[in-house]
Amino acid sequence: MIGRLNHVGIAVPSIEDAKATYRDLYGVPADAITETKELPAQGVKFAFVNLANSQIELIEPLGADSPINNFLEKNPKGGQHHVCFEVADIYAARDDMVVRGAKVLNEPRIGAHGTPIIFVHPKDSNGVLIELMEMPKAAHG
Ligand SMILES: CC[C@H](C(=O)O)C(=O)SCCNC(=O)CCNC(=O)[C@H](O)C(C)(C)COP(=O)(O)OP(=O)(O)OC[C@H]1O[C@@H](n2cnc3c(N)ncnc32)[C@H](O)[C@@H]1OP(=O)(O)O
Ligand SMILES: [Co+2]
Repeated sequence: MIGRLNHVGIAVPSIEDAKATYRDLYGVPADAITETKELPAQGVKFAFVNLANSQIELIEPLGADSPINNFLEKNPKGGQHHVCFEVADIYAARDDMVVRGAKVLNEPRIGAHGTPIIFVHPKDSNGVLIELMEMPKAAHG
């Protein structure tokens, strides 16, 4: 069963330009916007815009095989890419999705928050790419 909304992923051609949008247009304090980091294993650069109750995850392609290259070809100015929900146990969540007939796109692998993630195909979720992310055990109180 999914838990909290963790982040909304927005694919952009330039993370630096997108950071300026949140800072200058929406007034997000600079210290609420993280440094840009690279995650070669996932083919993206990423940065977070930290909000009171969630995060915007800005992602930019890293490498020719980036899984978001196609998306940006279709949406050259960028766009809402995925929604991420928290789960207690990513393997149990993965198995649950498979049993319920969803197309799980990858084996659990470490994402931007340093915990394992999976993705479920958009066709299973009303056209929205869903990411499930395991929360550190301590986070469950
Ligand atoms: C650093 C990790 C970070 C984190 O939070 O930890 C991230 O979130 S990284 C996020 C980037 N990684 C991924 O997205 C991995 C999972 N994604 C995939 O496996 C692919 O992107 C996939 C399968 C969703 C789409 O692959 P591709 O673009 O090559 O396929 P198509 O262009 O043929 O699209 C197939 C079909 O799906 C629709 N589509 C594609 N992307 C999206 C999307 N983001 N949201 C909604 N729908 C999407 C596309 O329009 C096609 O639809 P159709 O009706 O068949 O034309
Ligand atoms: Co994400």
